[in-house]
Amino acid sequence: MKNISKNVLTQVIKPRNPESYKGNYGKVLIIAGSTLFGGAAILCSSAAIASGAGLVTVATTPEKFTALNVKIPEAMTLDYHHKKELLNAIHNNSVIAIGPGLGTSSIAKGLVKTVLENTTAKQTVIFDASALTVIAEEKFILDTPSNIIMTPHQGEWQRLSNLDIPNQTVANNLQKLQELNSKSVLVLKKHFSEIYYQDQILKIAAGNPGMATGGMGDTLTGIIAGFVGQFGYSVQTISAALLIHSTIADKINQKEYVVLPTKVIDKLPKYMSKYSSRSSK
Ligand SMILES: NC(=O)C1=CN([C@@H]2O[C@H](COP(=O)(O)OP(=O)(O)OC[C@H]3O[C@@H](n4cnc5c(N)ncnc54)[C@H](OP(=O)(O)O)[C@@H]3O)[C@@H](O)[C@H]2O)[C@@H](O)CC1
Ligand SMILES: Nc1ncnc2c1ncn2[C@@H]1O[C@H](COP(=O)(O)OP(=O)(O)O)[C@@H](O)[C@H]1O
Ligand SMILES: [Mg+2]
Repeated sequence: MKNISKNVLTQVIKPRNPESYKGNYGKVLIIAGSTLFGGAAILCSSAAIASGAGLVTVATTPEKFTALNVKIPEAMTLDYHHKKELLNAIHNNSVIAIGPGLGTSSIAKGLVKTVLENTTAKQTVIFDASALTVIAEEKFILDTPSNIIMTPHQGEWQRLSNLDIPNQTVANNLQKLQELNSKSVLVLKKHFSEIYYQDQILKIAAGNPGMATGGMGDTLTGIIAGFVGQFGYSVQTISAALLIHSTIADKINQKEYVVLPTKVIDKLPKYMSKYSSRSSK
């Protein structure tokens, strides 16, 4: 297993082309939130926007529209109960993140199924949180033509892989990933998270226990979505997303005992500017 080098940040985060516009930086659809978990949708979409996604749409339950619009006026909202509008949005976005705060209701199950059945090879889908629980519970097959990124914590990976945590070894994880979908990327979140992709296994040597607070993973999903939207789907892009999330969290943790996800999000534009100015252009 190789440690992800800090150089990946300057390799991935490039200065923007002056002639560009928002359409060049990724259209991201975030299918997230439910009555009990509105905050997850807010954190995930704020993180996608703060990490530079060109356009972000949040498909959620309408009771959360006001909170979302007040907290993140940059994001558009859409009612995920309206299948036709949702299908349109799935069609029109290059990156789709599904799961944060979605819950495991029959509506959530239908949403995961709709995404699995309607994405194409040109798109990237990030399955996180409740979407992973639904996939495990419903035994959904991951045979979509899109690029797939799965971001489970160890409890979610246990549900998906049937590996209890002591048995989540590199060899076992690789084998289970092959069985689930041999072309997808697995981000296994823990202290020093791991990335599995075909024969590549990477580890992030950053992050701290101050990050063990609700919403930190929802935030990472938004950053991965924003990064893939701008910098393209690759293990390098995903590594950079993980590294910036944990690097900012480590900086905050030098002075603050608990690392609030909202604080990580607030610092994203500044850190991206710092790394882009060091990039070779
Ligand atoms: N503000 C909001 O709106 C927030 C909304 N959120 C949303 O809540 C939904 C549920 O997500 P979830 O991750 O909180 O709970 P769940 O799916 O029950 O999994 C936990 C189970 O796995 C186990 N476990 C083992 N290892 C673990 C590990 N490393 N990290 C975590 N758990 C670990 C754990 O064991 P235990 O803690 O009981 O020992 C338990 O049995 C989801 O949609 C999410 O997005 C949250 O993001 C919070 C902020
Ligand atoms: N002790 C720790 N050391 C390093 N990183 C941690 C630690 N605890 C949590 N994290 C990170 O915080 C995030 C937690 O994700 P997750 O459990 O999905 O949170 P949530 O679903 O509440 O948003 C992951 O990126 C994980 O790697
Ligand atoms: Mg999570």
